[in-house]
Order: sequence, then structure tokens, then C-alpha cells
Amino acid sequence: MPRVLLCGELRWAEEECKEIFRGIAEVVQLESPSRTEFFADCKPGGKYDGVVGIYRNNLSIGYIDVFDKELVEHLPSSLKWIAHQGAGYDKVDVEACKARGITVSNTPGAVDDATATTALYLMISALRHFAHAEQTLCAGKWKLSHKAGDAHDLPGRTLAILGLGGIGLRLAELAHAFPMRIMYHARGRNARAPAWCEYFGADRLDEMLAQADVLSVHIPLRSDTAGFVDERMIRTLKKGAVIVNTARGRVVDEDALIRALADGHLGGVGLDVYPNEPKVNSRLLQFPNATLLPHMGAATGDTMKKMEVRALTNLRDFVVHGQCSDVVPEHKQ
Ligand SMILES: O=CC(=O)O
Repeated sequence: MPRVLLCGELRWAEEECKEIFRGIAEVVQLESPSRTEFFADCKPGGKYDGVVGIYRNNLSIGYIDVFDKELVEHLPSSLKWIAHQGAGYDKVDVEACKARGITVSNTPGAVDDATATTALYLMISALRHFAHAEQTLCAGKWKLSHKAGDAHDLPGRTLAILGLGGIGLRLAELAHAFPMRIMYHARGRNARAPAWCEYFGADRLDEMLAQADVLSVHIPLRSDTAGFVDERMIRTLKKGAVIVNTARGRVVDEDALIRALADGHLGGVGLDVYPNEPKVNSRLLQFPNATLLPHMGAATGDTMKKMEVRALTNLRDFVVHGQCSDVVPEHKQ
């Protein structure tokens, strides 16, 4: 029977895992306490001999660190598939996997509702200054520092979505209900985008930014998207605009963002992600108009379970059919 390796514990779908692989594969749990021992255990005759597929989550970083080129090169020679649990797969070097003939999948879709809801919360809080008001209440000062004139309603305002995948599209639907005007920029049009979702291609990106009251970031972190939201883009937004980021911290130039908060160009930010998690730049903590969450876009039991089941199902499909429906786009280019 083929062997599959779980890199990182399952927290929500242990029972489902038994069902998914029953009669299909032997499930082996990561037992190497360090990266060095993992490399030794991957050698022929080692603990993970004959493993054809890996399920990985970001908890495994605590033991064996990220799946960078070095780690990928040490994986057992029998390995063909890596099923990552998560929408963002920046902790897996997909190019190194491709070079070794290993196919990678992720779990898009499973996180759409939870992450779009997080972006919506951040947008509402940034426009209405709710997070800061909560802090003043907790400090026994009721709403002493609240300036109603600086807070804004959502209806009639314009939301620009950067990257219209599943999460961006779900946010578009939620925000359209206020109603807000919805615009998006992506590498191409999304065929699933409703007619009221206005597309701005690369040649019209500045036009979109200049009209936005809120820019919400939903593009994955890759070498070509690191720092994509740069000083120039931030300054193209109108004065008082708000930036929301639930994607990855490194997609936004954090120094430029902080400068724009400090000089009042930005009216606020709503952030769930940071460049050096779990560290948060202490300068961000000084702004009352910053709503900050500790990367919890997908952190609900319902969604975590959906993600685990989806990643395990992808791995099962790889083993049974040699393919799955969530292969990452890099394999299709
Ligand atoms: O950040 C969460 C994810 O990428 O799924």
C-alpha cells in the first residue's frame, strides 16, 4: 500500500482522515523533532521510505521549518505530491518542487467565506473606527476620543479589490450588499465576476486606485508580487482612503504604508497579516486608525476543518487518480 506522510498534526479532521485513506494508503505521522533529523529520516531505508505524498500545514514549520529548496531536495525520492493545507502556499517553494517532478496543491475555496468576512470586518472597523472605540471603552474612557466627522458610512463608497479569486469575489458580494460600488484589478477578467463588478486591467490600475475609498488586497505572495502595493500605488489612492490586507504582509510595502498613515494620506488600515509574523512592527501599534488582527482570516473551527478535509482529499485524489482539482497555478503555466 502507498504511504502518505502528515507533516503537521491534524486538529479537526482526524476521523475523516481515517475514512479518506481507508484501504488506499498507509498514513504516517511526522516524527522528526528537527529539520536535521527530518533530512536523515527521508534517506533511503529511513522512517519515510516509500512515501509518495505529503500533507503539510504551517504547524510543521515548528519542527522542520518551511518547504524551501533545501528541504524539497531532501524529500524521499519516491515523493510525487504535496497537498498543502491553506490557500496561501508561500511557505512551499513550488519551483523547487517542479524541478523534482513533485506536484503541489492548496485549498482555495475552503477559506473564502471566513477570510472575506475578516476583510469585511477590517473594512468596517477602519471606516467606522470601531477598534479604537473598543480600546477607549476598555480603558474606562467610553468614546472619548471618537471623532464622528472622521468616521464614514459604507453605502455609496467605492471598494477596489486587488486580486479577484474566491476570497476577493466573496468580499465583492458581501460589500455590494451595503451597497458599495465594486471595482477589481487582476491579471485578467474573472469569468465568475458579476456585471456590477467593474474590471480595471493593468493599463487602468491607477484609474481604479484614484477612485477607491478602500483598497482590499487579495493577491498571493510570490516573487513577482512582493511589495506590489508600493509607495506609488499607495499615493495614487485618494487622501483618506483605507487599505485592508488579509492576503500576505509582504505584498504591501510596510514602510510606505506606515509613512502614509503617519502623514495622514491614509485614513486608516485594517490588517490581518504582516511581513514578519508573528512579529508586528511596533510603529503600527501607535495609530488609533489601525485595526490589527493576528492573522486569523481562516481561524474558525468550521473553516479549519474544511481546509484539513480538502487537503487530505487532494492527497487521496493524487494517490488514486494521479491528479486533484486544486493543483496550484504554477503547474499550469
Ligand atoms: O492564511 C491562510 C491561508 O493561506 O489559508
